[in-house]
Amino acid sequence: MPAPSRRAAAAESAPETVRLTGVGFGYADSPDVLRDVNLILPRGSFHFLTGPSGAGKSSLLRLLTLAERPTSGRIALFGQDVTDLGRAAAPPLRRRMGVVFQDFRLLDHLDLFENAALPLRLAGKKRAEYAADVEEMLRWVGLGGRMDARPPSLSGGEKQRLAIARAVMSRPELIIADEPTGSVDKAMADKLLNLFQSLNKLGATVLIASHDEALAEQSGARRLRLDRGRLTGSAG
Ligand SMILES: Nc1ncnc2c1ncn2[C@@H]1O[C@H](COP(=O)(O)OP(=O)(O)OP(=O)(O)O)[C@@H](O)[C@H]1O
Repeated sequence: MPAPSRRAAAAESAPETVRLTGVGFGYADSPDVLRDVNLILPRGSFHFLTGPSGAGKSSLLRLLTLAERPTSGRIALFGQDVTDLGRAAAPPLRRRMGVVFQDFRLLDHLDLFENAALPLRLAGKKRAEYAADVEEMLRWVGLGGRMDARPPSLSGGEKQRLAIARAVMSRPELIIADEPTGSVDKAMADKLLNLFQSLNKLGATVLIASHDEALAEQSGARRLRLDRGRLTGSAG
């Protein structure tokens, strides 16, 4: 794994990175996607979230990334209650997270280097400060020879690797990844798992949603399971 460019600013954070208390959530046409979910992710913990398709995994992650608000219960992130957080208050909290979206959400008009560097640029860093780290990370995920390319020219697996590089580039305190190894082969999945484990050892709290039970087992991480909107498994 590339050398840390800076340490997670976790020192002054709460002991729990995530706390969900009695959380319910739904959409207009599926009102009970999540039901009475209670979850604590201690700072520095590593959890895998599994469950059948449609169980509500992505919806739970959308609550944590502040893309949605719960219909009942309370959510706290980094020790701060975010249940009713307004739009304007979300970006500073989001900057403390690295998110790997299931659909990658890369910016097609930027090249690979610029995509990976985006969180650092948004954090106000200068290119000279981060260029070497970004290049090293892109080489590490096997994209070193394509830094000037744009996302539309990448394969699904390459897009996934770029999305992961971007998510972890700024050393976020909380890493949330939705199926981060769904488009890569076993060797790359192992390598990416190793990256998440290394970042976890450096202090990041990690939550990975995945269908890959074997990878979850291999990770040695704590297991959470969603089934029809209800959470089971170790949660602390
Ligand atoms: N934007 C949306 N509007 C309405 N219903 C939605 C929306 N997103 C998800 N749902 C519904 O919510 C339920 C849970 O979906 P979700 O994507 O959270 O499950 P998941 O466990 O992540 O599934 P998968 O493993 O297939 O990605 C499903 O019944 C789905 O149809």
